[in-house]
Amino acid sequence: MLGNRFYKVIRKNNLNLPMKIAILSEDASLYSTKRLKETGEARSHDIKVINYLRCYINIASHKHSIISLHQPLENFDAIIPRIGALRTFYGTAVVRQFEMMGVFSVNQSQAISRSRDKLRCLQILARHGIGLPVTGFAHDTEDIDGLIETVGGAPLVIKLLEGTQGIGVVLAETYQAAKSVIEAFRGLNANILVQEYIKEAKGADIRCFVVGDKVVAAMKRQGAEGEFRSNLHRGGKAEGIKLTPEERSTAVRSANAMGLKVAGVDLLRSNHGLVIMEVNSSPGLEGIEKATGVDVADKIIEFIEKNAATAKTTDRIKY
Ligand SMILES: Nc1ncnc2c1ncn2[C@@H]1O[C@H](COP(=O)(O)OP(=O)(O)OP(=O)(O)O)[C@@H](O)[C@H]1O
Ligand SMILES: [Mg+2]
Ligand SMILES: [Mg+2]
Repeated sequence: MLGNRFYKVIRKNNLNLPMKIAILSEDASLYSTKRLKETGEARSHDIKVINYLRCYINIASHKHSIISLHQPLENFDAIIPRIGALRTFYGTAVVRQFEMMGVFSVNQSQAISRSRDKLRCLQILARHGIGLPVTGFAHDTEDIDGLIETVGGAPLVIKLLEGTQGIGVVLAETYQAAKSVIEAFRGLNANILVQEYIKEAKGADIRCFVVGDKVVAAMKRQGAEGEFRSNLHRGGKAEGIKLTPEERSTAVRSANAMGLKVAGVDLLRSNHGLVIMEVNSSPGLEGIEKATGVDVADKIIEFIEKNAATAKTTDRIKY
């Protein structure tokens, strides 16, 4: 068996060699996992689905390893992390361990952690001058009036920082409703975000699927009748959409700012221009492939083929 470093040197000169790729996923039967596996195999790679929650990590200065089902995971060229929203802590530790072993990860562990925290995500995007909805953050403020004022009063959107699939995202139509919801979240000791309501988006948002430096597919998601949240899990419907050049470049810039190579960038068309709502590090493939007909899994495998041998595993973003 060739050592990883030696193998990489050979690969640099011959990018068509089959690779050994691990998909880190809790469930091999998920649509995204299945599609990545079958596409990778169709391109002649050896694809293993590994349940990262079942792995254990051996940390030593000279020989780091990861053990799954009693076997050390060795000689992988690349990993595709598909870390569940509730598994960020352990999932990113496993990704980090692969990085320490010199394995190329489609998304770096630090970038995944960064994107999982909505506050950190919006702070990074703001720092890069990317358009955002006017947003306030709070934990236990006594000054609820001031917080509501910062986003221009009701109607406004209140979000739990750790929410996903639209759960924990509330539209408060009146000042009184906003105040009660903020007080309720405060009582639960939760971190919250208060955001201007982009009414003109009319319950729709746009998901841009970024791979490398390109948007490979984009869809418009429209919320169910009477629902302001467009999430497919909340009954939204999706269709392919043509982006403006500005939307394309902003989606790519947002993924870059987060340090993500594969990302689902969600944007809204507002009266004051386009605004980014969030950047997801394990975007699902089912909705986007079905709505657009684009083979997104193939784009991801192709990205690995082009980058696994030459990429550096060190993450240069320092915050
Ligand atoms: N400020 C806003 N103005 C208008 N609509 C909004 C706003 N914020 C969120 N929405 C709607 O609510 C949906 C859910 O919000 P958001 O994406 O922030 O939540 P989430 O729980 O993180 O979802 P995801 O599963 O995409 O991670 C959005 O897709 C959008 O349609
Ligand atoms: Mg989210
Ligand atoms: Mg979202």
